Amino acid sequence: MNRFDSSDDFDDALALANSAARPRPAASRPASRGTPTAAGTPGTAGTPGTAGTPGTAGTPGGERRTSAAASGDGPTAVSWAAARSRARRAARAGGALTLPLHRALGHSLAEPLVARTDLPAFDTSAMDGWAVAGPGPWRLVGGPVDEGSGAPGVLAGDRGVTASPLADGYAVAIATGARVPAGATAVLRTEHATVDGDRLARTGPRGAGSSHVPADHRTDIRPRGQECRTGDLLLPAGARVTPVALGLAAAAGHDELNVTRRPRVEVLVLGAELIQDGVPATGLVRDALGPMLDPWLTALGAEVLAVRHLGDDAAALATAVDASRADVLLTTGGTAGGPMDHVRPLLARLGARLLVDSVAVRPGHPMLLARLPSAPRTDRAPAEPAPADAPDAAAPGLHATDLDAPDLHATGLDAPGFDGPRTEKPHPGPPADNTAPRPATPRTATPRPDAPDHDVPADHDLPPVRHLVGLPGNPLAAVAALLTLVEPLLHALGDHEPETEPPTARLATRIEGHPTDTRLVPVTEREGPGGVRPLRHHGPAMLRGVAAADAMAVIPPGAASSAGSTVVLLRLPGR
Ligand SMILES: Nc1nc2c(c(=O)[nH]1)N[C@H]1C(S)=C(S)[C@@H](COP(=O)(O)OP(=O)(O)OC[C@H]3O[C@@H](n4cnc5c(N)ncnc54)[C@H](O)[C@@H]3O)O[C@H]1N2
Ligand code: MOO
Repeated sequence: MNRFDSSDDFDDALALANSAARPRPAASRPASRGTPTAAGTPGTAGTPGTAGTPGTAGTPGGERRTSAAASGDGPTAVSWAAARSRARRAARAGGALTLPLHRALGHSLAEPLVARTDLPAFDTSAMDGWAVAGPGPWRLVGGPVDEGSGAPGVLAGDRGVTASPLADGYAVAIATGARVPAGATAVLRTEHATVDGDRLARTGPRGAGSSHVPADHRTDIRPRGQECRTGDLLLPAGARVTPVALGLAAAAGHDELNVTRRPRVEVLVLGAELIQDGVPATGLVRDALGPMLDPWLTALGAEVLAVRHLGDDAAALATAVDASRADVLLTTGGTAGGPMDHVRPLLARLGARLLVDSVAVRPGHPMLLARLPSAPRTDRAPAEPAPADAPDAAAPGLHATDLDAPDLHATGLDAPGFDGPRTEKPHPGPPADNTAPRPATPRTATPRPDAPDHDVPADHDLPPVRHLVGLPGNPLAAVAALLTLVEPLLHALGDHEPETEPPTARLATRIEGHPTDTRLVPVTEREGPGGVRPLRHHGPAMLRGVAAADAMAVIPPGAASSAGSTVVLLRLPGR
């Protein structure tokens, strides 16, 4: 039977065949197919600690040359694990700031979250019913009780009634959440008692005998400090501020949180064929990455400054990169070696350092990570190389070449209000057929409207270290680059705790390996027992498979991963 039963399988087959045909130095192949040990931690395919100087400086451990590189004119791929590790180590978190709770979502905690109160702060009734003292039956106190409605004597929030201690043999009606009066020994649920005049007696639920009614000491009382005591550590520094964390912080008495500044990201969407609305006519393609990246980056804890559409205009790209105040620039498309692939030539002109220059992963292998010179000038000399993995090379303000760099303000590109290229002409609309001329390049910018929420509002501040991640244009390849380079980089910049144990799953069916590269394959656990299964429509240009996926499975290079074997999963936002 033909193994390739769909067009995306065919794409894969083609990719496998093409790469198999490429000459690769045998010694550079991964020695084994070990499972990567952790997100951002290298598996067997590369050792970042020994990876040496990236970029043009050689082919150290964890790298292999592609066929083009072997001939001296192409990039040098690093293993997938080494690429993730480099991205994680390329940057350090920015400063901390204090934000009101409603603005802290998505940040990481710059300091541990510590309880400012006991929780609960007082002995609390866990049920609606009666606070009772000693064994029953009891005499009701605390004002007249409406037998019919069971109106409580002590409501949540009441402070007065509870001042007087409850003597043995007495009971007072109480609401869930109310402070239990001193002297009370238990709370009796409404449904476990009957009232006769001012007398309260225990009964069993649904007619059961009273012996079945739990009325032991402290029953249905949440004691003060049950959850935490003042000063207890609730969440460590580095924990993500999730909606639940906000709730916990509020419960524990916080009005604001000390958090790490979110990395600012700007997206530059490249490609003259892209349109931003409607159904594309022949030859045109609807931009799938702008709408996907903005929320994905936000989910990764970034602040998205703008998504700009630059067409295939090299000058517009250079200007946008020069002018950007983002910590991280993302480009989409233009990473391969085609005539309109402007990203690498621009980086070379800028003197940027390629920390990762293509990755041994399918899809997505042309992806790249570069550190930009701090002074955004296209005419400056190339920066001094420095080890990518040296921690101080990544520390804001500590990079020697950054400190020596000429000031941005000399370039004239930082004029107040400059926000990059904008649409110069209205889009003429799609041509009627594929013989019609190409439309003028649509060049638009969509700055985010939430400027007041920016962590650092000053427009004139250029981050001391800026990175650029080049995402391949094929949409699933761009997803692979997000998971491989963008996620670790943003987590480092945002100071998010690294995941120590990545999730794993068993494969319900066998998945072919790529001879030399890691594969990232959309999988689901919802299509049958026995573990996760690969989804169809997983070709590099397709989002259909990954949109239905629970995760991307990491398939190590080499022989197929058999059914029953364990694979690492990469989470997808919203799943
Ligand atoms: N001679 C070679 N050609 C290519 C190679 C190679 O090794 N040698 N690699 C292929 C691989 S793999 C990929 S991935 C792509 C990467 O290409 P680019 O990053 O330069 O991207 P483009 O050429 O601009 O676009 C590729 C493809 O993706 C579509 N695209 C681009 N942007 C978007 C978007 N925002 N939304 C939807 N679709 C988008 C674009 O129309 C193209 O179809 O290079 C291969 N070529
Ligand atoms: O196939 Mo390319 O690997 O990135 O789409």
